[in-house]
Amino acid sequence: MEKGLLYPIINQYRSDQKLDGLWNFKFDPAAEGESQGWQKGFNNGIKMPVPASFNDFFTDKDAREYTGDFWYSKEFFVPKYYEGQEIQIRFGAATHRAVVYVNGQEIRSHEGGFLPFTAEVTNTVKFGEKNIVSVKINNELHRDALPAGDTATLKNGKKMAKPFFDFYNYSGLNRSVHLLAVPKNGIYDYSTTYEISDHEAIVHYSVNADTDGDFKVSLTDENGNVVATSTGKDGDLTVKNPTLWNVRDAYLYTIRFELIDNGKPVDEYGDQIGLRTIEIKGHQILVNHKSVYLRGFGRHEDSIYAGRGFDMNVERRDVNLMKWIGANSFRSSHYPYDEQVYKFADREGILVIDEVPAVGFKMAAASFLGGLDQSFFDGDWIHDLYKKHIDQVTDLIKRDKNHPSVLAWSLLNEPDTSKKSAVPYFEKLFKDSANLDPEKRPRTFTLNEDDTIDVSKCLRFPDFYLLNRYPGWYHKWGYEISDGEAGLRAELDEWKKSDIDKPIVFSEYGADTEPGLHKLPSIMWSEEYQIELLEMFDRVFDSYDFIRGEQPWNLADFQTVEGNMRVNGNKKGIFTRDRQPKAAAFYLRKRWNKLPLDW
Ligand SMILES: CCCN1C[C@@H](O)[C@H](O)[C@@H](C(=O)O)C1
Repeated sequence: MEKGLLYPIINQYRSDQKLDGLWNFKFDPAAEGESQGWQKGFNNGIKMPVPASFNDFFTDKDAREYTGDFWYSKEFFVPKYYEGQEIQIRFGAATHRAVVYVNGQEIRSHEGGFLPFTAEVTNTVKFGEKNIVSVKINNELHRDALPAGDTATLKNGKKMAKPFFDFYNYSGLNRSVHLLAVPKNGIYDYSTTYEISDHEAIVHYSVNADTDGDFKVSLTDENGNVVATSTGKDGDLTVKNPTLWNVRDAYLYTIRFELIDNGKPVDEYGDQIGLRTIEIKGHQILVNHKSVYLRGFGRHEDSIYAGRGFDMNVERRDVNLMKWIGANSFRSSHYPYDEQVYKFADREGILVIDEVPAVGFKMAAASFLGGLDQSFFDGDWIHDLYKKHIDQVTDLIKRDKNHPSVLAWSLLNEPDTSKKSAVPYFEKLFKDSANLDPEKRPRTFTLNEDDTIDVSKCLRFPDFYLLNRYPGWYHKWGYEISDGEAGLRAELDEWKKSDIDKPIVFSEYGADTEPGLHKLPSIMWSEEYQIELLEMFDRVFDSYDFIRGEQPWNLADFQTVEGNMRVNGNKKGIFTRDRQPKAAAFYLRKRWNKLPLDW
């Protein structure tokens, strides 16, 4: 669990030097790195781009599929004038677990491949000289870790990832690495909550620093005009006639905290925030007391060459595609995305369902669809898993709590909730996470096809429901799709008859589609069939007023494990992996652009 996860900024008190670029890299299959002194750096590796996954750069299968320990190392310079400040190395993500060394000294370890962590190296670095940072990373999958899976050892002794999930186990330093110099005992966190009325908005803030100093706080509008000020660690900023942050109509204010110690300003942290409220009322999802209908996608951080490495160019294209098609939301399936993704969403007024990598908590998903028949939550791995799970929920909310775009927290994707043994786990998870978000935004998880209203034992926990349903693809497919529609309607009629008065969002549905495959009449994998499947779901959605969102799977084609059900990855994208439209993109654009943007 990290103390603070503020995004790095540069000002008169704070420096941020990115260590991105080429690092020395090598695999460590014999786990000999420490005994060979790699923690002090090494030069006999290959040059590896950071941020990026290592996998798709290689031309040989052993390297691409490598599972186990591997090392990165880089020389970095710490300027003399950093002396007197706290020196940190902040990793955006190291997938899935890391041990950090500086100048040969072990600094810290971290578990979880999709959230940032900071190595505090003030007393280890040499000022005015070159230093070495080495990171040992391990990408094995385990049932007591997130995302869940197994690691097999083949007869030739090589290890192999066996994911209980349907995305490729891209690994490495997938996000940027920052060398930071910040004030000692400076600002390490802040939070805001909002009250919105017709002509006024109140920002309740709280700011954290390791000192008893005082704070000067200001709020400026997009033209740089100061619209409110306050003092103190906790306080209110009242804005008359505010411009609210709305769906696809964003407006960002800048909040600025100045830390005053013994009458002298010693630190400052500024960030962009949006004045808005989020509520669930009956079957409605409300933003600024107005009902919103979610239109968007499940996504993946996935692109050619860099794998899961964050690529600003891809994100810019994806956001433009979502605006073009008329989307107003997405889910960060199935893991927290790079912080810059949420900044894009803040600026564009796109709502985010923010998801932790609690995916594969269902044995039937083991080696994807061919799995074992037992309840995941009966496993003896559950105790150790839970500690990692709540740790990552805590850090996800600590990292993303100040983004106006974050609508809700998805605490799991498709767990097995069909057995009573899941209930204690969910009771603890929803109790322990209840107060992590100062704004108390809704918490939810996605329900798999098996988790119907009469099967799932955990329906009382989520604040609204995310349904993943695949009639027309994984069952009742092709010419049988009419039975698929009938089955879907029958299930929703059960929901309608029940006393459940929470919104339902369809968070996954879709068809694998080979771009350019056309068939009349349609067949599965054709572009025509993908549209027919969407039309079926849309007919159903338009029949039930408690359905408050549609997020087809997936925005774009993405890489998965190889297998007899995947043709160079998952092809359910509405766009291809190189972000070009399939015919379904034009169908959805027509459907979604008929609706008002913030409807
Ligand atoms: C059946 C499991 C639900 N869903 C999970 C998602 O990660 C997969 O990519 C998707 C699919 O199979 O296309 C199915």
